[in-house]
Amino acid sequence: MNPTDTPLPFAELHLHVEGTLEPELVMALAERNAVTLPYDDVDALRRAYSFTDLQSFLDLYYANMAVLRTPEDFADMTRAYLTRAAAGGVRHAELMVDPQAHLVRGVPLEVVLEGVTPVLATSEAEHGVSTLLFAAFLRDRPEDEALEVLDRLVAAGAPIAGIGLDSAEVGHPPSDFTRLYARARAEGLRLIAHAGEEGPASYVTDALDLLGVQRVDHGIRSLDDDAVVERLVAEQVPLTVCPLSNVALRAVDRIEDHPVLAMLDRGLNVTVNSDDPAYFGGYLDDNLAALERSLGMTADQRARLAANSIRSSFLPAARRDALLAEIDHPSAR
Ligand SMILES: Nc1ncnc2[nH]cnc12
Ligand SMILES: [Zn+2]
Repeated sequence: MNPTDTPLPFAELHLHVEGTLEPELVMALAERNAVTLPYDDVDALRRAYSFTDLQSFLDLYYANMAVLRTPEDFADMTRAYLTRAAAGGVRHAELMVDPQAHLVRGVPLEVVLEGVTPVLATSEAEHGVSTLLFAAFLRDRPEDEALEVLDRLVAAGAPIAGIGLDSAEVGHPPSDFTRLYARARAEGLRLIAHAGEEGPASYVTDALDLLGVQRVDHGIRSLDDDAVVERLVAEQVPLTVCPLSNVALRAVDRIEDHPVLAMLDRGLNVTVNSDDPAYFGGYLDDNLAALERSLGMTADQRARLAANSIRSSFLPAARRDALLAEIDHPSAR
């Protein structure tokens, strides 16, 4: 706790809004929309939340999206996340949405945006959480499709701050998406991408050099290559690390083995995030609690993580500085 004993402000920078779909909400939306799921009850669905790798999670994550049909469904999901995140100390959230995952099952872009954007627009007033929205593109689908969706988002005036790249990583390198990122850059959009979650350290370098990303989602496999680590330290590239996610998807064996605090102490610009909190056992505050309990995270490390999260956000300077001022710690200055 900082000396004033108020909770430190955190920004959540790696969050898939579809990954906030709690089992209870999945079942409620299935009933509301008359969608048949292969689970008798919430407990049966909850038992399916056990994964062996990224793909085993993605299979369930995409299957559960079948219950999202109307703007109200997307709004309910988004509001539930913001309510829970605010209770856990999140003051700013940069959320990803996966437009292609909805388009391929016949849900138009307008439905997604009509649901998500009004809830984000009122979030600061209602929850004290400012927000930015990113359209994340599925790297296991063709770049041409992503380009077409980006054009439609831009033409529709969708209120997106930037683009990301997610889904199955290995075998789908950043080099497959250079035209997409060039187009987004020309539109003045912010650029982020998942890299080095399951894929090699070279994907992190390629995301920086070929796509021009300003922030890397995950990036933990950078640790396999000292030269990459040295570069990330020198350039202070923000890495949005997700400890509970990495354990749930077996990128890291146990939370006690998670490298995030060692990365922080090595000078990397790391932040802590929940990724898909409904699926991986917790929200941002649960991730921090796990680091405290299992890795002995100190108050100093917590304050540095808070400051990194605010500084690595795409917040306008005035709010960024106001939030940093709440962190009474040398690293926040
Ligand atoms: N952790 C993750 N990695 C890649 N794609 C995702 N989509 C949702 N969560 C993801
Ligand atoms: Zn992610």
